[in-house]
Amino acid sequence: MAFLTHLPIAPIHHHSSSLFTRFVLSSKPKTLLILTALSSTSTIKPSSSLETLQDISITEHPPLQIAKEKLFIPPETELSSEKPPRILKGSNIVLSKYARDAQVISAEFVKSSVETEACPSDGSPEFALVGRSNVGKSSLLNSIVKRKKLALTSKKPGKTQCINHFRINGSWYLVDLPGYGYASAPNELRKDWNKFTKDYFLNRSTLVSVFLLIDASIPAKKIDLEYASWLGQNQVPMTIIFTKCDKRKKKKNGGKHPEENVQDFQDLISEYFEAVPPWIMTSSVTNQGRDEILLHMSQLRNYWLKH
Ligand SMILES: Nc1nc2c(ncn2[C@@H]2O[C@H](COP(=O)(O)OP(=O)(O)OP(=O)(O)O)[C@@H](O)[C@H]2O)c(=O)[nH]1
Ligand SMILES: [Mg+2]
Repeated sequence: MAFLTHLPIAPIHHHSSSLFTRFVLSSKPKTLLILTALSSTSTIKPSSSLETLQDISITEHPPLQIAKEKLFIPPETELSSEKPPRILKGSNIVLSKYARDAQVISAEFVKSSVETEACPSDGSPEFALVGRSNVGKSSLLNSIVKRKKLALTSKKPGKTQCINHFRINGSWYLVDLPGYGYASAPNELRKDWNKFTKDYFLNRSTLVSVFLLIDASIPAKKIDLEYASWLGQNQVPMTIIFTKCDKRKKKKNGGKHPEENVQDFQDLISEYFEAVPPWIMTSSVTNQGRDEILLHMSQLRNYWLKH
């Protein structure tokens, strides 16, 4: 945990939505229980709760086998002993009865704010995209809303000091935050970034979940582990979005496939969390994970609205 020592320690904040993902530092022993019931051919049939989304495969080829303890089970969701759980493809997320209204019908830029107090105050739930510069935040946002240039990709990394709100379907927000870890940003700027975004994470009461983007085409970076741990320590609900999963070529510097990097990252952070955070593998090139993110957001949002 030595790498955490230089991070500012903020007071523990209790999010209204922290029921969802109460991450506490822990060193729980791990046991392996593989869900063998998942077959490589099973798919989720379209149902009222999935609306118009087409069949969503719940397994991978080869089947993605996830230990039961490593699944993200939304509240009010019971795992049945007879039926295998419905798991979103390329993720550890179990579908709940709250998964609905997952289509994007409209998306518009609303405003850029320089502090939490200046953010929209209509009380709509929101999801914030955060991650290292170049991890693919803007590309993912554009992929989610199916618009090529809604999120600005031209802004200089490390320079933006803004919280950018995009209104989806007139009822919830996607929030683009400045990237962290920009190597050539001056120290002062990096400190500001910490103050600025961390205040937002801790004090934004309508923040349903932070979406922490991690580049799955490269090995885990120290700064990403630091942020995952910081969010966990402060009980900020977090979803891990692995990006660039289409990049399959092993790099000559000991590179690994996205699946291996995804596994490594989880192993690295697992000791810091009592409950496993939800994660999804994505690509803005192939749109892998797009529908799954939207379903995950919808079930978090609909649960949040009810409580
Ligand atoms: N292969 C591949 N490339 C991607 C993917 N997502 C983003 N990229 C590329 O990665 C680069 C950075 O993407 P951006 O979306 O601008 O990243 P960002 O996180 O918004 O970066 P900053 O704005 O600098 O913080 C671009 O060249 C993208 O084309 C992906 O899923 N697969
Ligand atoms: Mg960007």
